[in-house]
Parts: sequence; structure tokens; C-alpha cells
Amino acid sequence: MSAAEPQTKQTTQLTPPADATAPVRHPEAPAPGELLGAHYDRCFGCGGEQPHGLHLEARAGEGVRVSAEFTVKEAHQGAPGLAHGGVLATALDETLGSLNWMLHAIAVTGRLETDFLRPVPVGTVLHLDAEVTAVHGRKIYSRAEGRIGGPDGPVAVRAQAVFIEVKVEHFIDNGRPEEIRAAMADPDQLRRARAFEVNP
Ligand SMILES: CCCCCCCC/C=C\CCCCCCCC(=O)SCCNC(=O)CCNC(=O)[C@H](O)C(C)(C)COP(=O)(O)OP(=O)(O)OC[C@H]1O[C@@H](n2cnc3c(N)ncnc32)[C@H](O)[C@@H]1OP(=O)(O)O
Repeated sequence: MSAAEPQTKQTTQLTPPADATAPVRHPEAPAPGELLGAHYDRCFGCGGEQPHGLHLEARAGEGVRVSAEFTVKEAHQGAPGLAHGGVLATALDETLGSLNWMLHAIAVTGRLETDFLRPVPVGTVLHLDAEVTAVHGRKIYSRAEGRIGGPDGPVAVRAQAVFIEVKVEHFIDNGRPEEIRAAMADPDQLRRARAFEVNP
């Protein structure tokens, strides 16, 4: 970034403002323990139909929380035998994104800050936990962590994020037309999009 480039106010905005409110679990949110499934079956993070993807599986938690598991595979390496940091950030991003199911809101990542605390070898199961901490207008504040060696093992990665609520038109207006056409022709996809959009 050049010195002349203006700093946007977003660069420091991971802390909720004083008038932010506590998140509210949607009354029709999936029950704790329920598998959330993919929000889009071609998604790089969670899609079962995406051969190159992470195939991350998330489950509803209590309150506005989710848990997820991701197994680091050979295709996810950065250094020999170790997970690529960007892939780990993707796993955190996807887990945080799946909090949408608990709020029945469609939100996209605005800001994601990641700490990498321990190397994560190929073959590791990353145990992820995420929660919404606050809501302010369209801004959804959240945090996540990923543990290795079991759900109670040491924290290897963690993140803080701000997601921004959007309408379904965000995707329809911006996505490549061929994928949008296919998604709109798929009744299951439309049902999932509606389930996210309807607020109490
Ligand atoms: C039937 C067909 C369709 C099917 C649909 C399928 C359903 C899918 C369901 C669920 C999908 C979930 C997918 C999860 C996947 C995992 C998560 C990802 O990886 S998402 C991809 C990466 N993220 C992006 O691509 C965002 C790109 N950015 C944008 O598009 C815009 O910048 C956007 C929408 C984020 C904001 O733009 P604005 O014009 O709408 O809104 P402004 O006015 O700029 O911001 C609103 C508020 O948010 C704050 N804000 C905006 N950006 C921020 C930032 N980076 N950090 C902090 N705050 C930010 C602003 O300061 C403002 O706050 P103040 O209301 O003034 O208090």
C-alpha cells in the first residue's frame, strides 16, 4: 500500500462498537449436533461435489456456535508434509461462514484475521469451533479456533472476523452467469438460499 493511499476505517474494525448487540440464535436453527450440510455443493470449503475442496463438515452447536472437522490432505500442502496457511485460513473462513445457518442470515466475509500458532501436518484432523460474538446492523462479529490432536488438543490456528449480511442478489448479480443459472435451476439450492434469507 502506498503512503498516499487512504486508510479505510475497516482496517481496525474487528472489535464490535459499544452499541453492538448479542447475537440471537434463529428459532429454526438446526439442533445442536445436527450436521449442517453444504450451502452450495460446488463450494471449495464444504461442497461434496467439489473434488478439489476441503470437504469440511460443520455441525450446529449451542447458542450461536458451530463446530467442524477438516482433514488435511496431500493436496493441501504448503511446505512438505505441512498444511498451507491459506488452506487453514479457508477452513476457518468456511467454519465462520457456516454460522449463517444459526442466524438464518446470508453473510459474506468482510475481514478475516488469522493467527497461525502451530504447524499442522498432512493427515491431521483440524477440530474447529466458531461463534458469533456480536451483531451491529449488517455486521456480524465472530471468532474461531482450530485444535489438533483431538477436540481438546492445543490450538493451532485461530481467527477473528467480520461478516457482512447481504441479499441473495449479491450472488445473482456478481456470480458467473453459468453457475448462477445452474444454481437457480436447482430446487435444493433455492431452498437453502431461502432458509438463510428468512428472518423472524
Ligand atoms: C439462487 C442463486 C444464489 C444462491 C445463493 C447461495 C446461498 C449462499 C449462502 C451463503 C453464502 C455464504 C458463503 C460463505 C463462504 C465462506 C465465506 C466467504 O469466503 S465469502 C467470500 C469472500 N467475501 C467476499 O467476496 C465479499 C466481497 N465484498 C463485498 O462484496 C462488499 O465489500 C460487502 C458486501 C462485504 C460490503 O459492501 P456493501 O456495499 O454491501 O456494504 P458497505 O456499506 O461497504 O458495508 C456495510 C457495513 O459493513 C462494514 N464493512 C464492510 N466491509 C468491511 C470490512 N472489510 N471490515 C469491517 N467492516 C466492513 C462497513 O463499514 C459498513 O459498516 P457501517 O454500516 O457503516 O457501520
